[in-house]
Amino acid sequence: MTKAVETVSLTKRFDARLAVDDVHLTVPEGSIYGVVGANGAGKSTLLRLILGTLWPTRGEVRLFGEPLPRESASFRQRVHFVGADGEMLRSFRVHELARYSSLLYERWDAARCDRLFKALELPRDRTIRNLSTGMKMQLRLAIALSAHPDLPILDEPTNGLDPVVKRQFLQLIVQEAAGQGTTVLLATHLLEDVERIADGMAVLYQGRVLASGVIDDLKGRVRRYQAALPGGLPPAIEDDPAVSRVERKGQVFTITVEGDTADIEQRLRAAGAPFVEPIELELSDLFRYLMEKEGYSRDSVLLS
Ligand SMILES: Nc1ncnc2c1ncn2[C@@H]1O[C@H](COP(=O)(O)OP(=O)(O)OP(=O)(O)O)[C@@H](O)[C@H]1O
Repeated sequence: MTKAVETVSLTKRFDARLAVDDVHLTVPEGSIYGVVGANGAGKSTLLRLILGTLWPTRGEVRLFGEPLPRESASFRQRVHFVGADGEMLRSFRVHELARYSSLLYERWDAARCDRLFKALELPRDRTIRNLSTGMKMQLRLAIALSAHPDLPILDEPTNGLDPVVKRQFLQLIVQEAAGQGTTVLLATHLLEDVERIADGMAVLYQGRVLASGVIDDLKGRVRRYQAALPGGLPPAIEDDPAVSRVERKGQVFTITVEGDTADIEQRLRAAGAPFVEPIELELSDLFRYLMEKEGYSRDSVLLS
């Protein structure tokens, strides 16, 4: 696996506050990777450290296998930041910004820019200062993707977008990234955005990573089964170290299992269950479970 981003013991302290605390992150090349966390979790600081606009107190960032250089024009062509507070030429019209960007970026793709402007229905002749917040974010994304970076880094990209536009916008990120093998790193406080488009994720809380990995692997770590057991749940199953939670409603048991669960269905049937139903965990259920297990309330870690 080629690593687009790797951080090792990455730490950033602002006076007494640890904004990013010993973060080890691996973003595989070609993946869409989400960093999720509530306000103040350290997402923007982490992105700025990866971009090199902020320097760490400790630890290091490697991009495409190389240590992040303090100053490098070629990295500016390969890594592109999209955030709500990014500067924009507010007196330019939309099409003028595209023309200007075509002179700035060596790998500019004019056809792609046209396609994205059309798909996002961006008004070419409107002055940028007169665009809505959501439109400005869409314009930033269209420009960023047209510049063909190897690594677009998006900070809260769906802020200010209504649900319909948001869905289309996220879809566009997936299409453009998958079509080109681009790696996308995004920070958001919305788990649902990550669930919709990302392959991998890290959950950040007070600067620390609480859980990270490939989303399907994270989902596969925990399974839930529902089984009717007229004779009750045998102690051998209840006390199995892989069984982490048992809930009961009448004769129906909901059993949460972590780790190797290959034979649990069989064992439940052998215990007399007339039916055993595996329940697919949503990312938000999994997240709630993992956080509660670690002793955190889900709502302090995430807001959605
Ligand atoms: N330049 C700075 N000087 C001092 N403290 C800072 C600075 N930048 C960020 N912080 C602090 O570091 C912590 C993490 O902030 P950061 O902006 O990275 O969080 P975030 O997860 O991006 O939050 P949000 O979703 O609200 O943007 C916060 O406590 C913030 O107040």
